[in-house]
Amino acid sequence: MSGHDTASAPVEIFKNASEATHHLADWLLKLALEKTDGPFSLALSGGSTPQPLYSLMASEPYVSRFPWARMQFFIGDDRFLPHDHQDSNYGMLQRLLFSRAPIPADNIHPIPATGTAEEAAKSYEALLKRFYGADQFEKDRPLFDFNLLGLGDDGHTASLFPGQPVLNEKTAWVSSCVPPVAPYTRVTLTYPAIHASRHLVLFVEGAGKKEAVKKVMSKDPSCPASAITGMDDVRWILDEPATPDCVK
Ligand SMILES: O=C(O)[C@H](O)[C@@H](O)[C@H](O)[C@H](O)COP(=O)(O)O
Repeated sequence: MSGHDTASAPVEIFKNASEATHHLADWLLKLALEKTDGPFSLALSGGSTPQPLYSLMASEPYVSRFPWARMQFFIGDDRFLPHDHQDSNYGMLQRLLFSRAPIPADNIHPIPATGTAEEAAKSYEALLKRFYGADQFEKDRPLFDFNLLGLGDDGHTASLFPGQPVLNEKTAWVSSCVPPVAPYTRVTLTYPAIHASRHLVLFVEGAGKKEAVKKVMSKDPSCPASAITGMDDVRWILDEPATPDCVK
């Protein structure tokens, strides 16, 4: 995997959220259809930005065109909550996509919500290693074909929040963490797992994120998303309000 990072990543700018969402759905469909030598693995983000995308994927014409049986769905991070909790990312994905598209149940991999957050992280890491078929990442063999990430206005991504110990995790693939402001303990992919992505998209919308996008593009170390690097393909998909003036 080569050295593209969030600062040098290409930026695709769209007039509004709807255009960005449709572009992303079309591109994701193309990637999924092109992958025929094995499963197409995705790590999906929580938050509000991608929700229209998930709904769109479960609607025509996409729902009839995605190769669902060849797709494996993972969650990039979640709040450590019951899956039917209103703030569960898996619960949101279940409502918007997994319950509305013909995806085999065995192809959907929620982060466990039982036991402790630490146990859930270890269990998810073991699942990812079983899927990958090895305990260590191999050069040029990604874990995820597609990794969809959002960006918080503090520069967090997944559940990698500023100043948290998980930012220093160099070997574990999954970790529990307690965000500084959010009320819930979380379980998240770590940088090593995020970097094991063939295509990584930072999907960001709205004027409220413009400053954070600008900071990450300038590799501001206070923003965890600034440290994403090392992949074949990292790109920004932004609507105009989230796009810094220096990029337009
Ligand atoms: O669990 C989560 O909430 C996400 O993993 C988180 O990283 C999200 O992507 C950003 O906070 C942006 O959220 P919005 O899309 O709601 O702005």
